[in-house]
Amino acid sequence: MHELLTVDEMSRADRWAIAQGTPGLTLMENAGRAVAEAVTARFKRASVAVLCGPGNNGGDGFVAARHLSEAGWSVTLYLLGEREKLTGDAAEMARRWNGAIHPMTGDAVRGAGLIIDAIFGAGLSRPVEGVPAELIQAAARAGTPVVAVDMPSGLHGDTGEVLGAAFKAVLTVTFFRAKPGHYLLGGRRHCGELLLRDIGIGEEALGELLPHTYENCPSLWLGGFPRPEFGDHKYTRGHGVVVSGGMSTTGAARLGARAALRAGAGLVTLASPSSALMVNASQLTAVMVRAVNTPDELTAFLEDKRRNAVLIGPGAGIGGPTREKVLAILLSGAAVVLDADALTSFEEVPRDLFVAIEGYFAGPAVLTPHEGEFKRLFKDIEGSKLERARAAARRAGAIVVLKGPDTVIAAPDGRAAINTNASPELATAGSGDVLAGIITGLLAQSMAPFEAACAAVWLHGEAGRAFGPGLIAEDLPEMLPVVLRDLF
Ligand SMILES: NC(=O)C1=CN([C@@H]2O[C@H](COP(=O)(O)OP(=O)(O)OC[C@H]3O[C@@H](n4cnc5c(N)ncnc54)[C@H](O)[C@@H]3O)[C@@H](O)[C@H]2O)[C@@H](O)CC1
Ligand SMILES: Nc1ncnc2c1ncn2[C@@H]1O[C@H](COP(=O)(O)OP(=O)(O)O)[C@@H](O)[C@H]1O
Ligand SMILES: [K+]
Repeated sequence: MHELLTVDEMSRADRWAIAQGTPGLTLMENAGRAVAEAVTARFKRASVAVLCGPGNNGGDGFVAARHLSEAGWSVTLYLLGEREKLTGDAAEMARRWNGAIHPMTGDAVRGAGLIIDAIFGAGLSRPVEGVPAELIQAAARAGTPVVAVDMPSGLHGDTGEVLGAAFKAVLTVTFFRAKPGHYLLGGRRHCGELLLRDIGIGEEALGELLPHTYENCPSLWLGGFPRPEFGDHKYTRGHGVVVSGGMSTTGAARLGARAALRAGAGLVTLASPSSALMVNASQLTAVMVRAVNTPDELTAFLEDKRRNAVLIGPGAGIGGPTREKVLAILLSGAAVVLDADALTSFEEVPRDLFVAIEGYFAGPAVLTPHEGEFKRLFKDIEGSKLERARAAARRAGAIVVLKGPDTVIAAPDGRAAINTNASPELATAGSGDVLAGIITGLLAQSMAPFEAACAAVWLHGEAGRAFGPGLIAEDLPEMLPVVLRDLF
């Protein structure tokens, strides 16, 4: 159930189901009934305003109104536009509604105890204005709970963008599969609880659509998740390397190193400038430290091919030396995670990085920018977060983890996952360093890079949730054992 469908893919799924013999009217009946059932299961009986739009989303509204009315609820139905203009299944569902159809005016929600928003769904095609926009404002002012059919009206299903204005729902009932817009930031803010309901579209539809966007769930990557086996020794579990910054900026690398070890790498070594060796050594136990100063020394250090995954960026410093170290790592053939300063160091010369990755780099690369770092590296890439991460992954020839409350993980082949389990407590200094470390630890164990990045983002989110309030970055690696135990 972790596939996400674009608006276009969803309408193809509808058409596919209809072509396979399930009438559109049945799909609509199932959709509207699912909404009514969700409402009666969750809310105390109240006077409901059902707001119906001119398309099939409105058709679902007519069905929900009928079922609620039959269940004894007091329902008042408002239609945007003229009844005569309704077509197809929506027109038929309007005929099956026995109650009055009121014209939708600005006071349609006054006095309502509950609002069912069936104005626009997948067919939203322009910014919401006029009466629907007034009703969105009125509902917010009055604090009336809103249940959205498929999508809160005003929210774009593909991007999570609010076009004009959008209802803030407490509950959104959507059908067959969720859409990216439900999970990207705007959607998360407007959908409330998201309920997924089967309306009679067969799973085989997915075989026709081949969707490549996912919600980041364990089912996406658990099959490839590394677990130690009888007979393993530390070297078979991989050797992660984390490049440390200078004396005053070593903490970030240590956080990453600790996380890589907790994620299961057999060994982790901090490659530290000599000047910071003492600081690092005095703070580390299971993580090892070696003096590595120049790009050449790093190249020599990585000649030992057991050192198979390298993280650089946290506390690395911005500029030429970091750039050269990145290029040295890429040349070594180890899997590489580029974070923070390693990304910013290429702000003026992003092509140098992409050419190196595309050109001579053989291993997998994962880039973990937050929005600021992303803009520095991919200045001209625009669009929704999903589109931007995808375009960047294609351009860089690397997995891109575009971080935030709605982290998107994208691969050059077009696959992308939206993460949904992160808690706001993760917004704390050093939390990104830990994430980069978890990815490194999984890559060291030879997990495939897209799956490793998805798994790491999910584990990071779970760790944040499991710890809860008061979280600081140091706590995150220490939560991994609990999270992993639950996962297995
Ligand atoms: N067979 C199907 O296609 C099914 C569709 N279903 C429902 O149908 C919905 C999609 O239906 P439609 O494709 O008819 O689209 P919608 O009903 O979401 O909206 C399209 C209508 O709204 C108008 N419109 C769009 N944006 C507007 C704006 N900003 N201001 C004013 N008018 C605007 C369009 O001109 C069009 O008349 C889904 O969200 C779902 O709720 C379900 O009934 C299940 C079956
Ligand atoms: N509001 C939020 N909700 C959930 N996760 C968040 C939020 N803000 C940030 N995060 C996550 O916290 C981490 C912060 O990383 P980053 O910005 O690199 O910080 P730092 O450099 O301090 O480690 C990322 O994984 C990001 O996805
Ligand atoms: K809606």
